[in-house]
Amino acid sequence: MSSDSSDSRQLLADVPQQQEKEQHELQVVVSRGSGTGSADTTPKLSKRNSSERSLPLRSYSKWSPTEQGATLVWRDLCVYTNVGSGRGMKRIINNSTGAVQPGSLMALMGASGSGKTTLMSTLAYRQPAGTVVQGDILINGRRVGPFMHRISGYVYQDDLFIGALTVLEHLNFMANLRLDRRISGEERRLIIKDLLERTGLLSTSHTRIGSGDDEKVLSGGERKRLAFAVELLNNPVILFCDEPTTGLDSYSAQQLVATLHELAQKGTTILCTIHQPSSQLFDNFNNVMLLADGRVAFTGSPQHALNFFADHGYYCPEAYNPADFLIGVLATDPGYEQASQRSAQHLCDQFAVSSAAKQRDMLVNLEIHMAQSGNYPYDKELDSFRSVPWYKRFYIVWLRATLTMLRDPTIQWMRFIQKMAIAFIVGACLAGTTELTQLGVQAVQGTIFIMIAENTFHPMYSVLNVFPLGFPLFMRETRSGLYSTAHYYVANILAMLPGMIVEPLLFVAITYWMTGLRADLYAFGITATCVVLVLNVASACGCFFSTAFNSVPLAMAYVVPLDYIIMITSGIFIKISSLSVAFSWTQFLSWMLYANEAMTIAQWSGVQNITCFGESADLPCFHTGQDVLDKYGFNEANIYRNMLAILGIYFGFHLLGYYFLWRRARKM
Ligand SMILES: Nc1ncnc2c1ncn2[C@@H]1O[C@H](COP(=O)(O)OP(=O)(O)OP(=O)(O)O)[C@@H](O)[C@H]1O
Repeated sequence: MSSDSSDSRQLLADVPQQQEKEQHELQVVVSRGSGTGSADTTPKLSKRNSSERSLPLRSYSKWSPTEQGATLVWRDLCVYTNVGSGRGMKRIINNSTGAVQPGSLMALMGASGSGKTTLMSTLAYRQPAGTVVQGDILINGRRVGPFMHRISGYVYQDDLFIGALTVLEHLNFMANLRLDRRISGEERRLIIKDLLERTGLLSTSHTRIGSGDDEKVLSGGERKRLAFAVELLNNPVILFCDEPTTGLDSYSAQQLVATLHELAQKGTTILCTIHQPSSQLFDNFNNVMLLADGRVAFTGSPQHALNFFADHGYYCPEAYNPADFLIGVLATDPGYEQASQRSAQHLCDQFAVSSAAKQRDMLVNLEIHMAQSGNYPYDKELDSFRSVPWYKRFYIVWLRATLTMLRDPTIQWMRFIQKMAIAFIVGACLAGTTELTQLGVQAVQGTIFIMIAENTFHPMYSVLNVFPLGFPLFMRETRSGLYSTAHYYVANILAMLPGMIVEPLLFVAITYWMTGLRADLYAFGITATCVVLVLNVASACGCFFSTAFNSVPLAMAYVVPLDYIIMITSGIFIKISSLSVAFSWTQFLSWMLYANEAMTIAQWSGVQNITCFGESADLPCFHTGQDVLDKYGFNEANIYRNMLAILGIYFGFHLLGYYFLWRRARKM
């Protein structure tokens, strides 16, 4: 073992350029957060979360990327994706082998569609569900697994944030979810302050992130820096960045890459896909991997890449951007597709048998050999992490959902104001009509129907976009292990709940008294409870449709026919006993029927003195409340059973909603 280790050190010393300089730099302890206050008065960052990383020479006797830096190697890696509907699997990465070491800033380059994102997400253990991976990927000799989410950071090409939050709130939420539970509040505060300083976001810490084009508050560069700050929270030993400079102006891009360079010098291993960097930007990378159609066309230093291309007849003109040149050689020329693909493949073949490839293979094989003969009996580093308990995670997700809801006027306030306006209109139109007369019976039943319908259709449609809108962020966060589908689903429902109780209560209070329904506390209580239940069950139904279908229009296409069934069986339009046998089962799903029966009973139970039309014995007449109940086929004994039935449907829809969200999350 020891001789192997010394060989390996020799090998590591030979492999890519600047090794001696890097080894020296890696010994240097660089302090995270200079300027976080006096050592005497301010709590210090714990070692676990300090970016101080003194990297000794790699020892194979233990697995410890935090102490030794992360060496990522992969061998004969093939990645396939399912192209769906019987078309089988498509190979995206073809026999890729490579290595990236601590202190390295590697650029993953290639033409669009060459497989950069696929390779990087696979190496980071963040490949989409349904992807088949063959080959070895090891980090310090350990096969990559879910632990990668804990020790690595991944900056996505597209930043996803909740626009209603401020920069500081977002970082706080993320720190609470991602950091070890034993890190004190004060330490978290220091970590966040330090990151804000390092990413230049201190002055925007109380600025809303913003979303969409019209209310965008943070600039593109600031959003990107915030994404970096989040990924740096847990001081990752390896950082993956997917096209971090895309969409940034040259100055911001330069600053960002300089930050990456600085991080790499402190010992972080960094792998970065990048599109056509300027020469100045490209100079920051000490390693490059070029891909062509999923194959490796070169890996090594940028200068060696130019030499290798020159050796095969591709000379980079003076004053030409080397990155543009390298990508240009490998890209497919429109009109000359076959010829350009052939020449790119030829370069890949040549590289596979080159001395640079052999040197790379030696390092990779050594790592894999050491891993096979190595022994990591006790994974102290991974075992020592204590994640946030489930109830705290739930609280954090709920708090974030509640804040988002309160701050988004389109979700809560506009809906609320509209609802109150409708309550006043209904009240004003029907005021004084609900007397104990034959016409009053119709008016009471009409009022009940309006109360139910208003609290069914609109709430149902208004939640249809809640889950589709948040789905991309939910997917990203849940796959990083920040919280579970159950956390997310229940937290969102509970965040909506207060509004879903207050809103129908106010609606009932206004319409009930304005229309002059039965002046009885019990009748009012039953009516209010039923309306609250109706709004909640309708929203639960909307949640179910929003998780079951990929888009709001598709969900609408299915939900509208269901609405008709629920409405037809509400007991207003047809006596339930006269429904055809084929459709009579639908009444059991109809919360409108259950609510209508309970609210009708509350209005008419025990009423004795309904006035008839004139004296004519020929005209039908309801003399008592029981006559009204009989007309609709309602039974006084069902009042509480109806409310329980609505509650049952409510939980049924939410269970289905949760199931479909879980299923979709598993498939992505
Ligand atoms: N789920 C998928 N189904 C089918 N094809 C896919 C899938 N994912 C990726 N591909 C294909 O694999 C190839 C590589 O995709 P990838 O996103 O990794 O390329 P890239 O080099 O990152 O491209 P870009 O620079 O444009 O982002 C592309 O041709 C893409 O169309």
